[in-house]
Amino acid sequence: MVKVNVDMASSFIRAVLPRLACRHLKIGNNCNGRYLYGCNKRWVSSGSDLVQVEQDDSDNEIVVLKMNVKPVNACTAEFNNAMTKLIKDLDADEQSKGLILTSTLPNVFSAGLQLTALHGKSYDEIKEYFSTFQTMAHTLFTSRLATVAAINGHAIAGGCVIALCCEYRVMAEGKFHNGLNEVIVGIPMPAWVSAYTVYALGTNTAEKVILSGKKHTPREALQVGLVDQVVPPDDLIQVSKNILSDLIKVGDYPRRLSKERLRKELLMFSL
Ligand SMILES: CC/C=C\CCC/C=C/C(=O)SCCNC(=O)CCNC(=O)[C@H](O)C(C)(C)COP(=O)(O)OP(=O)(O)OC[C@H]1O[C@@H](n2cnc3c(N)ncnc32)[C@H](O)[C@@H]1OP(=O)(O)O
Repeated sequence: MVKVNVDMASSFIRAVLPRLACRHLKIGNNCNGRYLYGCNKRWVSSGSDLVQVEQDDSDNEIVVLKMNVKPVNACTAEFNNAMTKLIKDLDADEQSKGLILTSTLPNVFSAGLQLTALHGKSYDEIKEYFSTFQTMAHTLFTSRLATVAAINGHAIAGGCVIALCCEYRVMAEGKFHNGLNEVIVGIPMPAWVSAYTVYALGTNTAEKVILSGKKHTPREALQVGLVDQVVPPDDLIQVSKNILSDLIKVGDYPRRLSKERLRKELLMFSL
């Protein structure tokens, strides 16, 4: 593989990227296979390939993040930290306006917490692991960017939470499930997750969804408000892009401040 240092990559991408809409670039060995994309003055990188970054337009306004933790996008600590870093970097990049969150996997958006990370671990280790997930969710929930979850498969427990952190949720039709099954797997629902769910669904429906632990088909998820729209799988990304384009048409500053105010009450549940 050709060796490319970050400066060389920077010049190359700045020169070429505007003509390469909707492609991601994998940089050579000395960048550890990270996905980078240039935003004129800033670099946004997940620091790993657990999240793939695609720039979607020549203005660098829309970014598509693809969760890529095989086989089911279980949220490992490394993944949670990579996502947190990416969203913070995008938040700090004035050119970025919107974010679509989806998965590289054909049938799974995310299976939620990495259950295997909880076995045989000490209290402190589990606490530390949980906090990486909460920080990631909090960073996404409070991001200044407009956010759309393009749910292309199962979204279970923490996977459903990730989607709930976004402003708008589109789900593909299919034999997938979407739900908060924490009570079924034996995890009492944390107050902050309940608060995010109440924010998205309203108190009464949130209570039903959380206490039943039910996994919903896409149509059922639409009925209870876990998703805003259900579309054929082939339309998922384009529909998400159209929604995001509408969301970012609104003046950036009023939108940003209003989102912050709307979600501010929930900040009391932050770390
Ligand atoms: C204070 C607490 C802080 C935060 C809490 C926030 C609340 C969040 C809680 C949680 O997220 S708890 C996690 C609950 N998740 C689940 O119950 C999902 C379980 N998985 C499934 O239902 C299915 O795997 C699926 C996602 C529907 C996909 O089904 P599919 O048939 O495609 O795959 P398969 O089941 O064969 O699994 C493949 C492979 O992946 C392993 N796997 C699945 N889920 C997880 C997981 N969550 N963590 C780790 N590993 C997982 C599964 O065991 C298989 O492994 P194998 O190939 O080695 O057998």
